[in-house]
Amino acid sequence: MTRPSRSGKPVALVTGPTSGIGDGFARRLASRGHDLVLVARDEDRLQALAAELKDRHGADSEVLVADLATADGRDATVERAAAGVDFLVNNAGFGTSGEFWSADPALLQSQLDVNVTAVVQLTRAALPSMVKAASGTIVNVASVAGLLSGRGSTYSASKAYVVSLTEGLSGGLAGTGVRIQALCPGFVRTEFHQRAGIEMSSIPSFMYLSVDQVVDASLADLDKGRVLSVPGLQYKALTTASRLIPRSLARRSASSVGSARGRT
Ligand SMILES: NC(=O)C1=CN([C@@H]2O[C@H](COP(=O)(O)OP(=O)(O)OC[C@H]3O[C@@H](n4cnc5c(N)ncnc54)[C@H](OP(=O)(O)O)[C@@H]3O)[C@@H](O)[C@H]2O)C=CC1
Ligand SMILES: N[C@@H](C=O)C(=O)O
Repeated sequence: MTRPSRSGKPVALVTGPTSGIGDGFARRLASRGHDLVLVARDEDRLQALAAELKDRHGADSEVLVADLATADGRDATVERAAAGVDFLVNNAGFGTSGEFWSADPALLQSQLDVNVTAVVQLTRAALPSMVKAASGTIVNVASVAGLLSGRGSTYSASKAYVVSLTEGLSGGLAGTGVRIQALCPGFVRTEFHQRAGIEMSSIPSFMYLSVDQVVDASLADLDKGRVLSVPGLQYKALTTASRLIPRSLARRSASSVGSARGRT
């Protein structure tokens, strides 16, 4: 056990629980007996979720209003993670639409700060007490976009960083009792694409995963000791096939499925 909450339950810190995949993780972990540290910008949604988790599961939540694109927001979250958590879900992240060469440089920088810098800093902050306790779990939410080249630019690159960081760290953590996973979903029905302004009408419905499918797969793969979790048979097939064919062909196929234009 690292640092339990006042109730004595294990604590899970989830970034970005106000919608989508993070919301799914927060609910599931509360139902499994965790108290929560909920980190995002939208205080009303954080408070509403905290109240619901208390009502439904008896879980206590610390609400931490923080913008992970800012040094202040990351510092406050790092401080809480360093104080000790049992389960860390680095989930907050976003994509953007448009082309790289016309995108606002400040927006691209904040994407790097949320999708990469926050993940590195929070993982670094949470690990010492986990290693000391010889227990703990970190799920870094990456994406199929981090495994297949050819879909956008900065977003895919940020997720490739998260995959590489996590796979690399898993070697160092072997034998410590700490589990780490790079979770790589394909398209998931959340607020992600609407927030990014990414046009999705050409994507067939069989390519979508639900939040529950993603959370189920992540937790099942953790139990199996899998460092890389790719939810859904369609994405398992896609990512396996992409490793077996020439990289140039994989790049062209990924571009045509995911529309490489119009997203950074
Ligand atoms: N949906 C998809 O198809 C896929 C998504 N992913 C990844 O899954 C993760 C979750 O995305 P998803 O649930 O789909 O998206 P949503 O847009 O539904 O949720 C994003 C969450 O991240 C939080 N967030 C965004 N920016 C910041 C910030 N600057 N500071 C703090 N919190 C922030 C939001 O909270 P708030 O606005 O309150 O701050 C929100 O809770 C992301 O890392 C995404 O890249 C990966 C593969 C596929
Ligand atoms: N699957 C999404 C995010 O990772 C996307 O690229 O549309």
